[in-house]
Amino acid sequence: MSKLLHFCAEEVTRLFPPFLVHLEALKETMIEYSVKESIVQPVRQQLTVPNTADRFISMPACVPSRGVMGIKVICAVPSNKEKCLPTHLGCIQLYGLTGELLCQMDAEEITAKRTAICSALASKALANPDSKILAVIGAGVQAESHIQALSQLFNFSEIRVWNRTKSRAEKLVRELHDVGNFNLCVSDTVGSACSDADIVCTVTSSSEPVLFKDHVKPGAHVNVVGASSPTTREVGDDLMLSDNLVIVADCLNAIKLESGDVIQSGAAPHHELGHVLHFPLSRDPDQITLFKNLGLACQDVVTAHLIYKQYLSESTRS
Ligand SMILES: NC(=O)C1=CN([C@@H]2O[C@H](COP(=O)(O)OP(=O)(O)OC[C@H]3O[C@@H](n4cnc5c(N)ncnc54)[C@H](O)[C@@H]3O)[C@@H](O)[C@H]2O)C=CC1
Ligand SMILES: O=C([O-])C1=[NH+]CCC1
Repeated sequence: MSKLLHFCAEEVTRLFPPFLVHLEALKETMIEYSVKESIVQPVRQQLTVPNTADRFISMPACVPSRGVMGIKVICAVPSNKEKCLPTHLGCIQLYGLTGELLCQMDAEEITAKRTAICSALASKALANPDSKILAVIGAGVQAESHIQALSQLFNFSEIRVWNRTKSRAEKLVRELHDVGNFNLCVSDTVGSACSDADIVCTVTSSSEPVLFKDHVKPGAHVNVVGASSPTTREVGDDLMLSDNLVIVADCLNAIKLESGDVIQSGAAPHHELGHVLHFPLSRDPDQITLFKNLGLACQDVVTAHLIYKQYLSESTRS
């Protein structure tokens, strides 16, 4: 094997695709996964470290249309927050279809941005195009990437952040004060953050529901990003089981095995993201839509491939 090409976090940042290129690639990928069914991707394996909430997650996928396959290994360690360490650390290995290892790279920024782009794609397909108020429940890495991504697709007048520890929400709002032309503020309660919100994102490491039916106005769209194991929740049964709710998942096979909100409530997911991106959903304006964003390996492999291609184009130029 020739010398291993490794991109550290700083190199990943430098080689990262522009937002719209990334968005288009992930849109094509989700359609390819759900409609063309040409991507091979088993439901990932999650190993829980005994006596902790920490998970070691193995995520392989093969994307023949792009000539690559790969695997992300990601450690989700919520208790790292108290130690001021990243809570999601990982690495992606990218292979050619003949089996050669092309490169490996740090997965933190890829995980943050590809997840938010998928929520942004779902919001674009399902939310009111004239959405003005965004509520973000949680103030960690995903909160930041979701504010960055969604604010590029919607003309928000206000973005409200609620967090269990209020000072973290205040810090995020300070850090993002110049991201866009909207009022970015901290809310004292989940209810006040979501009041009249057109789009809600739950991006917490909570294991108990934080969002209930009363919080969400008719016609709103919700992206549920945390709670990707059978024992964790972000959404109450009253909302999950509401007659007025349409549930869209990135992967219907995975949601039934991984989403505590679906498994524990007994709710039935209705559609897959790739389908609603390809065949727009018509819905009653009062219906609430909920996108369960679990995260898929093909999103990581395609993003890693864009980064690798940027590296190759720079090296052939120099
Ligand atoms: N769907 C996907 O593809 C991905 C999902 N995630 C999940 O999204 C969630 C957020 O991830 P990050 O922002 O990277 O994590 P983070 O560690 O940066 O932030 C976690 C946030 O959750 C809040 N939180 C923790 N316990 C809580 C509780 N009991 N009640 C309310 N809030 C609580 C914290 O205050 C913090 O704001 C996690 O559950 C993570 O596993 C992360 C990466 C990808
Ligand atoms: O898709 C992903 O990378 C993850 N989903 C939940 C934790 C990490």
